[in-house]
Amino acid sequence: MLRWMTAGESHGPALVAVMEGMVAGVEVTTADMTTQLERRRLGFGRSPRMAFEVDDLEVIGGVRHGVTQGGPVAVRIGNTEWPKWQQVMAADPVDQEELAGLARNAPLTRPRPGHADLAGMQKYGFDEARPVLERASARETAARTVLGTVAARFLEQVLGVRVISHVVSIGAAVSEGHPLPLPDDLSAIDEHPVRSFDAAAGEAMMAEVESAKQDGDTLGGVIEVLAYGLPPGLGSHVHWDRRLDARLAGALMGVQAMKGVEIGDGFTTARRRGSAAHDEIDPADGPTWVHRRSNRAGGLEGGMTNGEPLRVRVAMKPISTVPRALATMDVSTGEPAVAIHQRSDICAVPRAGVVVESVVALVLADAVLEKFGGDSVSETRRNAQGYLRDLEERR
Ligand SMILES: Cc1cc2nc3c(=O)[nH]c(=O)nc-3n(C[C@H](O)[C@H](O)[C@H](O)COP(=O)(O)O)c2cc1C
Ligand SMILES: C=C(O[C@@H]1CC(C(=O)O)=C[C@@H](OP(=O)(O)O)[C@H]1O)C(=O)O
Repeated sequence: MLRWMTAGESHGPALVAVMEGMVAGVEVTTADMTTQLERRRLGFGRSPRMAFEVDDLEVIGGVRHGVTQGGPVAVRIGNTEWPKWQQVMAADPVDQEELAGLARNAPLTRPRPGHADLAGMQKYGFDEARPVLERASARETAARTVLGTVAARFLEQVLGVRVISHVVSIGAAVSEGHPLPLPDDLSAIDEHPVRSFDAAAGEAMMAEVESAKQDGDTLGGVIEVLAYGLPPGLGSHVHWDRRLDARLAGALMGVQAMKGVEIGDGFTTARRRGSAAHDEIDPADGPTWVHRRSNRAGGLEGGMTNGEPLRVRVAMKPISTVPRALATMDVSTGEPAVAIHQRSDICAVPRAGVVVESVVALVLADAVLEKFGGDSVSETRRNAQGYLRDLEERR
């Protein structure tokens, strides 16, 4: 079983992340991890913070000379913002008089609708939002992105699986379809400011972000994650918590601001007749295992992969720190007020794509380990190859 955990606050000294259960022999370097962190920082519509903060990555366990060792993989990502926040975020008590004089420490008593502020204050008994927003912040996704890099390298090295994502929509601008078959060169998606492979739709998405910015507003959108090269049979139909669709949906909804998950044609399929909803099986098709004439199911049936590319979409709500601030109450007075607003992302959909890719890679790596086991990449690969040979023979 693969387990992963993160800790740390947005303006604390660092984030830490630990992944337990990864086999030995995965080739992964800090450069691979840093590349993913850089992809996560890019993207149209981000907060000014992205321009000056650096992800200061250090691998502190589980990887030696660019290869995993079988022990927990542990990383630390230093927040380069920390020096400015040392007193506000110090672990030990600090001089209260000095603290009171810091503008940065002004109590955040006007919770933002849509953020974790108010519910977190009510739940934990805080009288301001700082302790809530520090941990709710999607700064944390940097940590999951690094762990997801290890998972993605594992999937690639064991089965040749590739996990990619692209932006389907931002606001009202929509790109239809998806890159099937997998394009050889993914740099077109990566280099696009909104990570769209559809140039015209990409332009319209950028215009949406510009327009929201002009209006003092924010935007959400939809991202699609695709995984190519998955064999049939990952996950299981036998119990609710072993269903791969349930595990993917849970992990994706665990990313800040994600409010909907759709597997394959999901909601569209609900409006179709059965004869036009399912993917017919074609005995003549496919080099390795039996394939389908379509992929409306998004590569999942009965909670298991069916050998077609995995296709899952996730809906991200608009950023809740709206510049044209929303109505709230000041919890220190009980009076109506406008919500706190400092700097913020206008739209984080493009970069959230990198986060959701990582989350999908983690869930898929867990499912691969569950099916094929092993303690090293070569052992897991050998087990997987035996299964694939068997599938081919049974055709
Ligand atoms: C990559 C990414 C960046 C985000 N940036 C911001 C931001 O700058 N400002 C903000 O208010 N929310 C931002 N969010 C969303 C909040 O973290 C999220 O809405 C909040 O934690 C409440 O959780 P919920 O939306 O899941 O209910 C971001 C989310 C992601 C995934
Ligand atoms: C720091 C990151 O994202 C942050 C996520 C976030 C939120 O509320 O989720 C709010 C913003 O933080 P701040 O208010 O300090 O500018 C984002 O910049 C990051 O992704 O590295």
